[in-house]
Amino acid sequence: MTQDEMKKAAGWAALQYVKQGTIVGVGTGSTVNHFIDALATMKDDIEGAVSSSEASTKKLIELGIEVFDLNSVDLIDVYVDGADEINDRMDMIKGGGAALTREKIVAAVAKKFICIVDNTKQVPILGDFPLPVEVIPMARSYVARELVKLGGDPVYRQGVVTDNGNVILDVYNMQILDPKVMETKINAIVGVVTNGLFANRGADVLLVGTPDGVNTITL
Ligand SMILES: O=C[C@H](O)[C@H](O)[C@H](O)COP(=O)(O)O
Repeated sequence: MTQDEMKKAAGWAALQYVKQGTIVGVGTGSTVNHFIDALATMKDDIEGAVSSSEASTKKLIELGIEVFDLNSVDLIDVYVDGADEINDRMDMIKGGGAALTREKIVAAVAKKFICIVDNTKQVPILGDFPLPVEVIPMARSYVARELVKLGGDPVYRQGVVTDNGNVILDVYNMQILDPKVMETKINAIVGVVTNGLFANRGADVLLVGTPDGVNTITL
């Protein structure tokens, strides 16, 4: 089974968490794209979606799913998104596709976070995947120096501008032993919009695509 087939299995498995008549929070990335394909089969049964990126918005609209502005929505029942890494406490690194800030905002509004991954994303300790940090452009060098003080090696993601008009620093060589503390520390650096650690609000349900089917994990 290919990695993409495992992503697809996890994406389609998330459909069972979508309730009729609700507004669904939709993440970003190659795994979520499979979920959006699945969601399109229920498009007449849901009210619509709130999206975490321009890319997901485009795909949702193309498939006939109405996309609402988050400011016009009080409640999101489930938020479905992928991850770059996830540990057994359901803490994640996200933002490989630069969508981390909007993802974190939509996730904050949702009652339940359903994380969909293939089995290569499960790790014992977060940090092999470079941690994305979204930064206000004029603060880039200052934030990079502060990230070095925290033990990381930040690298400017050349040529990438986020949907919010900011830049990304990818922080290498971090062994993140306490994801909640590190998330809070990095977010406290002036000029940081947010970082890709999703630990203070982690996943509630993890669906892992494997060669033997989809495993469901809850804490
Ligand atoms: O910014 C991107 C998101 O955080 C994605 O959820 C993450 O990068 C995983 O993407 P994929 O499903 O393509 O591996």
